[in-house]
Amino acid sequence: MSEGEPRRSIATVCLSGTLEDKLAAAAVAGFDGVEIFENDLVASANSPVEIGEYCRDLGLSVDLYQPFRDFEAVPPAQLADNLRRAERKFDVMEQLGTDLVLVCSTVSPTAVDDDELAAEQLRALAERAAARGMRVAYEALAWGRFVNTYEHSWRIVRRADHPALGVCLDSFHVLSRDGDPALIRTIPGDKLFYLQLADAPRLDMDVLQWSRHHRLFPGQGSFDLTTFAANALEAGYAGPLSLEVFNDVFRQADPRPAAVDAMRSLRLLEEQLGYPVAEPAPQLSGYAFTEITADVEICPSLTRTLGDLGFAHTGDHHTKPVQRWTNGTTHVLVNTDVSGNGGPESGTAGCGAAIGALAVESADPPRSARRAEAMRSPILARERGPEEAGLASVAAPDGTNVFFCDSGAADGWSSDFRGAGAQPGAGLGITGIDHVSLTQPFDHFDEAALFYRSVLGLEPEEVAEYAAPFGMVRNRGMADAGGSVRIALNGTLVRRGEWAPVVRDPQHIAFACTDVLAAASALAESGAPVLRIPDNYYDDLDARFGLDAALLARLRAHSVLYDRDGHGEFLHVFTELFGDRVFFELVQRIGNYAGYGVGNAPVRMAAHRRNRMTANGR
Ligand SMILES: O=C(O)c1ccc(O)c(O)c1
Ligand SMILES: [Mg+2]
Repeated sequence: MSEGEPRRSIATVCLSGTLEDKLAAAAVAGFDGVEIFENDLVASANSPVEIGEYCRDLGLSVDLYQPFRDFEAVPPAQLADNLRRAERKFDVMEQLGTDLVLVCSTVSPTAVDDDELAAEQLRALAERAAARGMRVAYEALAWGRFVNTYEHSWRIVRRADHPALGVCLDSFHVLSRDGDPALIRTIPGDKLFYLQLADAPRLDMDVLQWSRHHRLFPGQGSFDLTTFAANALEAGYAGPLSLEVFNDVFRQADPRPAAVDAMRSLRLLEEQLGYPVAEPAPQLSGYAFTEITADVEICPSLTRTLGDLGFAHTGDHHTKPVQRWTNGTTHVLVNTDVSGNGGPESGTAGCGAAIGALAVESADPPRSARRAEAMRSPILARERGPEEAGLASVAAPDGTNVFFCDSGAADGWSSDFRGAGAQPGAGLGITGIDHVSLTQPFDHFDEAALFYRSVLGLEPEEVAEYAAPFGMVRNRGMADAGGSVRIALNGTLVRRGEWAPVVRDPQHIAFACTDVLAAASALAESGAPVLRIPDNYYDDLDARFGLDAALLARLRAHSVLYDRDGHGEFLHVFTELFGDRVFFELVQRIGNYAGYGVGNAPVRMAAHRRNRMTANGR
């Protein structure tokens, strides 16, 4: 923690593994403190004293012990037992070295709907806590039996009127119920004992299930955490910003990168709250290049198709087996070094080809690199030859390298390539890269969205879901303010089985094209491997849109797909696959069409599957 920044904590329940795994991961990611979840401690073979010492050795404070359940508003006979339970937990807290316990609002069938009684009993608890130098934070669970809003928990805390009793605000419980966070400002800051932050996607489901399975780190979901946290800070909250995220994926994931993801989310939130955690993301002006890694067996068909798409081979890297292919000002690099230097999933991973790198044009590449570092995406060490441009790059969660190039210096990175003077290709009306579509490994979808958002400053668009041949798929587009860098993230909604490995986690580069129908016709003439789209699709298109018969006939003849939204129209055509996952698309946006034609994706996937089965005899 440096000056001017808040303390950052994380609940152990966010992470996978044993308590010791979780604490180590939280410390390495740079958290200042933790909330220890009782179940994690109970399952540990280390005593509370040892865990407390371990935390301090790691530089972590134990900010909260939680949860203490079903305490308040019970018949008097039960109070004595509840207080006895509490004293035992105070013993544990003393040994851990924490002074704050979280009490969540009761769900007990024996509790009664009586605020006066709840206040009186919480007051008795606070009195016991105070006698031991401890404090109690009362949290309204969204599914609490009688107390399920923070306003209600605050009314009870105010009524109890004890200095050792305050409220714990949890953004999930407030925002899942459409609570008004503005009223947080009416609570005195010294009564806000703890602030738990969790985001979530908008889901129409039981709130307890939603909370226990689908919470997300801030910036990954749909909640307005900035306003929520800003209200607490304005009210004078002085404790840590603490993440409490129950999520089935994160709970299965390696806790070390998950803790870094958590830290990145907190830093993005802090930036939105006005803390000076990172320099603003420089303006982007497009893709400088994309790089495909391809096995030598795949490379010839891939580059032949680039030729069909109007690209010419304009250079070879000085020191690496990398070819540069150019159409106008659009560049694709083809790298046949498949050993992979990016992340665990880089290289081609047995798929024949993969998108290994994206390079964006930044108004200030050094600032982009500093921002990435501040957002906990370290600049990758690279071997650099004497003549090579010093491009900085970072690894996206799936291992894709993201390079920062200078938008001013035309092709500064191009000096890495021999063959200056070679004429770029032309034709087919390709004007640039419209978007790059990356299917994310199941565990990395939300992390990837947060990465591109925090590091590049891309804004996420709406999530679309569709039924595809191999399972439900979600799609989330992300773009910079000017729409010059678009990334479409795709992933399955539940962990996918193994039965359909023929087409693996597809990735593609979509080139912007001024006339897709003309381009598709030219591709057919040159014998390019255009993906054939079946007649059923065009019959359905006709039913849905009532298209002009001549247009429909041309779409059908050239396997061009079509979509329309309130803003315009979209024409697109795909190539077959190169290897098991990479292909190209040409897209034409007419008017202000804002999507990616995701409605057509299932048809494309089935076509790729048929195509692969025929090609491989599988
Ligand atoms: O799901 C729960 O039981 C639970 C426990 C403790 C919390 O702080 C919380 O927000 C939820
Ligand atoms: Mg909570």
